[in-house]
Amino acid sequence: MLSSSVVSALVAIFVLSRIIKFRSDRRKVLGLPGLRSLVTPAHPIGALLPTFFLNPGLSWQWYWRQQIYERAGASTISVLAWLFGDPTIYTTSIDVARQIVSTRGQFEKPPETTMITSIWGPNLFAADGSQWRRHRHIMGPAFGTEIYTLVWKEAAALFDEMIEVENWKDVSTIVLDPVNELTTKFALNIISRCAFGNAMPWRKETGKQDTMDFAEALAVVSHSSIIRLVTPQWMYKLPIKRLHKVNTAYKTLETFMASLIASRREEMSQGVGQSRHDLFSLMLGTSEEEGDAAMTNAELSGNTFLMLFAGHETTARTLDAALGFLAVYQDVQKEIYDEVQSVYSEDPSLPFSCHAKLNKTQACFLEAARLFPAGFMMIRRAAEDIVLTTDDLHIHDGRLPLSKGTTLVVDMVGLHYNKRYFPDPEEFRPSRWYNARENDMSMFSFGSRACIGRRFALTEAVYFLARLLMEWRIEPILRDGESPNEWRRRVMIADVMMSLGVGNVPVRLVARARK
Ligand code: HEM
Repeated sequence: MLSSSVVSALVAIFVLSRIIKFRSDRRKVLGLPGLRSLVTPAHPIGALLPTFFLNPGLSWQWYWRQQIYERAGASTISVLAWLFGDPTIYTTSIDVARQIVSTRGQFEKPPETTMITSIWGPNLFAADGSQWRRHRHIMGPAFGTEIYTLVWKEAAALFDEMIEVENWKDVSTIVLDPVNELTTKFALNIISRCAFGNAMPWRKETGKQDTMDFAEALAVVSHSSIIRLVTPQWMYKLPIKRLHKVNTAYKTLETFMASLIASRREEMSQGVGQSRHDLFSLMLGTSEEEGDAAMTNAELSGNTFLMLFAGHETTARTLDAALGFLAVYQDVQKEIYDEVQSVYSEDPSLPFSCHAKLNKTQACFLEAARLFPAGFMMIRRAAEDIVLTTDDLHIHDGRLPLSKGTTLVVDMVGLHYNKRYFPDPEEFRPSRWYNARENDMSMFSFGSRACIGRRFALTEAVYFLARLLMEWRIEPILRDGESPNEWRRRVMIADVMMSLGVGNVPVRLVARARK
């Protein structure tokens, strides 16, 4: 047994070492004011524990979004921990964000923050420097009018199928409690159709309930990345049902991807397959023209799955938020419905060319993405000693010298609630985004490394919202005696997973009178 004096000495050494760590961390960030806690938000201990006054956790950016920066009197702050975690700079400034996410080589993505995306192979999101340029050069051309036309067409077909299968044609009220299941199913199906031409049926065929089909495998995989990352192979042999399910899902998708790559390569070598317009085929086509720089099978797989996962949860979660806000803000819903109706009256078949006319509908999605930015953190590490220019001129005259290795986070929640850019930030006000230019759509990041799928997401979301609003009015499902604003305070709360989104959104769709 350790004597009490030894224990006291150990405690004293620990406390002293922590004080020294804290003082040294504070020097590293030049005494920049900000958040002080026991553990940093991204440290595994901090990330696992919920947000409370001693632990910011992963949700602090949502719950403490304004007060931390206001208290610090700065838009770029430091986050320091007394016990565990490296000092980190957080910013809500667009100017600082642009410097951090620039692709000029001064900042890199820390590999430990992107490895979850690399389970399937090297990819655009995880790459840096010349490798990033190579991936983007090959994938860029796939994101053009051809793919957006396909997204629109597939969204129309899927919407029709949904109404048919769900039997919603002549129903006056539809209860969606929550709406999240519908949007996830829709977005997953669209990305599957448009990423590699695989249309999944809206409802699983009866009689096949015991087997895992592609749709289920996708759903399981998209919710089990962390389990996959931390579970050693031998554990899958243990009699744990959940792990078997995860393993089967991964095997199903691996087999699918291997045969997809083989069959599309075969088609290409025989000069057929040009009629395919999905992302995979377009990417493979460009890649094959690159000679030695062509993508390997691992890279093709890595990038296809990246698009699959980056491209459905983000869109679905933003749609949940948009529907929730439309339910509360009936006046905004009316304004957007009027736009949709006028576009419909010109051409009820709603061809792709209508997309450009649905400017307010698009703005509604963008405003939802501002209030619930799915990509809620952009993490970078300084690859060299560098001086950042901040807007906080009262701190070090707006100059922030940082040494190589410093971690920086663009706080996308804080930035999108920053009053300097968005007056009355808590208000759902789509008009902020009427006629917005792509470069100003901050929720998709900035500059040449901005989201490659933004137009894909906007195309899908605009079609979905337009059709939905044309058919139905959206209402919140209120509890007894609850007002819509109280519903908003109860329901419209962030839920942080791989992405940020709103939790369960209970809404009712009420059929509009047909004219
Ligand atoms: C509402 C929907 C979406 C939002 C809010 C969103 C947001 C973002 C953000 C903020 C980034 C930058 C991340 C960083 O640099 O750390 C990003 C990158 C990326 N996004 Fe999206 N995204 C959305 C939809 C999509 C879709 C539909 C796809 C694909 C079909 C997609 C594919 C990607 C890819 C591949 C990257 C990495 C780009 C690169 O590093 O060059 N995203 N997205």
